[in-house]
Amino acid sequence: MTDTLAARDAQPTSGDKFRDALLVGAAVYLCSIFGILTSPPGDLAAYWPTNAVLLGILIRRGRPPNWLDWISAFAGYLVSDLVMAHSVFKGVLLISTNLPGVIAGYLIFSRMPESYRTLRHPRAMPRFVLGVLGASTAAGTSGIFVHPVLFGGSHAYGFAFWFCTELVSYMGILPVLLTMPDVRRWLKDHRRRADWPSWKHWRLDHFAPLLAFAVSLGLGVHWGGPGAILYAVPAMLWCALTYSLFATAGITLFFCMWTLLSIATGLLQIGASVESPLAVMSLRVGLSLTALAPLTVASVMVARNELLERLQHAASHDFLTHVLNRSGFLTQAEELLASPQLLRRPVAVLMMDIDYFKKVNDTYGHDGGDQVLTTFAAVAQTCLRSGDLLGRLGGEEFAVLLPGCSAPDAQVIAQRICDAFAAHTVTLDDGRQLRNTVSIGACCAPRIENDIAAMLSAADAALYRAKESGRNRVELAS
Ligand SMILES: Nc1nc2c(ncn2[C@@H]2O[C@H](COP(=O)(O)OP(=O)(O)OP(=O)(O)O)[C@@H](O)[C@H]2O)c(=O)[nH]1
Repeated sequence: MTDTLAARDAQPTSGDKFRDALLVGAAVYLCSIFGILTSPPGDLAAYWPTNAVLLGILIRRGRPPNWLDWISAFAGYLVSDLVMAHSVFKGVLLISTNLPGVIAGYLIFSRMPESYRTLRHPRAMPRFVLGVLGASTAAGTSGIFVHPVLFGGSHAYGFAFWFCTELVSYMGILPVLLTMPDVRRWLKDHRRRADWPSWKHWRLDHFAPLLAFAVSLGLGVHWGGPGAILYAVPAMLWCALTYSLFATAGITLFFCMWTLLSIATGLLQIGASVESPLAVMSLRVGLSLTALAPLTVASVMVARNELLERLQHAASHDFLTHVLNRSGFLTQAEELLASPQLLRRPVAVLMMDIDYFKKVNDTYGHDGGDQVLTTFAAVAQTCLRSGDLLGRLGGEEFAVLLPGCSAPDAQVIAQRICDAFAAHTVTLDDGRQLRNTVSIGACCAPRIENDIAAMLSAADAALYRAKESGRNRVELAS
């Protein structure tokens, strides 16, 4: 996929733009207040989330930021500084180190293909790291000039300090924002309450990786020492193998914030002073690199699972009509017939064969025949309920499994398909139009006779009678 953020722009109204800009300002303000409040006295923030959150919002929004967004972000930074009793001069200088990283990060990430940007590609993580390094380098470059003015020290230290601070915050926060599910789309897809994921399917062992993570953080606090920082790594890798990419990103972010803040507040005693600038930078870089491990595992897992899903779909579906193929139909039919929901309920099977299909091929060519097959599958699908199975068994022969369907109902549905297809005009690519008919054999059995092969064979015998009796008709198995 090569879509860019600009290509996804959906013409927002000026009201939308104003509201979005306000949200940007509010997010910047709240994150900055959090950063300032969690700062050690007289020092810069132990964890500064604002720039990464701002960058994540701009990337996720799907349209390029405008001047209103930048003004609102600027105001958010400045007001939080003033509220926290910083001078305007200091506030403006700090903003001039915050914004360059965000701008550089936006320019890099907005040019990435969607699968890379959302970390769903097997090679997404190296590009993500490059993007984060680019944004952190831009912040570090501003630090070269601003840090000596505000806090003294050398230009090189200014670069290193701002680079490391931004690195750990981008590495922790950006993956959460980039992989966060689209809430509006999720709600749209799950409108009906019945479609919502059920907690009933959750077992205790689903929580085991999370529990292991919490226990390892607790052990770190209890025992302390330099190694305590890494206690949670195996549990995070377990989480990455078990949970979604978004959940893993959240856990990794929590790990980074927890470690930085618990060391800064003295809760986590690692047995070494982390007060010297070199130690602080070393900790931040170390945490950023540690976060990469679970994120990479989770990203590769997502790409692998999506590939497996695509392969499974290709193996069980017909490439031409996109309905189930023979093996997909038989497998799913057997599973359905064995399911407890169908216990003592009737089941019907339809065998359907397009009439005089050889003539269609002879008259309109193989491509014309293919279009008739595709049209028939689409028409038949519109006559079925969501729980019914439609499959192409081969050539111009299709089958349907109707769970919970009695013989009279099966006949009604089969007749509906027959009539709908006969009434449908197929328009070929070259503009020629044709009409076809289908013959259908139906077989209905109580659930106790759950042999799909036997039911297909009975429906096939009825189909043969439908063909013999003149075609374009439905026959019930005797
Ligand atoms: N276009 C196209 N034709 C196919 C495909 N698979 C099988 N066929 C053709 O479907 C035709 C089936 O013809 P027959 O089995 O003789 O049956 P019919 O002409 O439909 O006659 P009745 O079933 O007796 O009404 C053959 O000509 C096959 O080559 C396909 O994927 N695409």
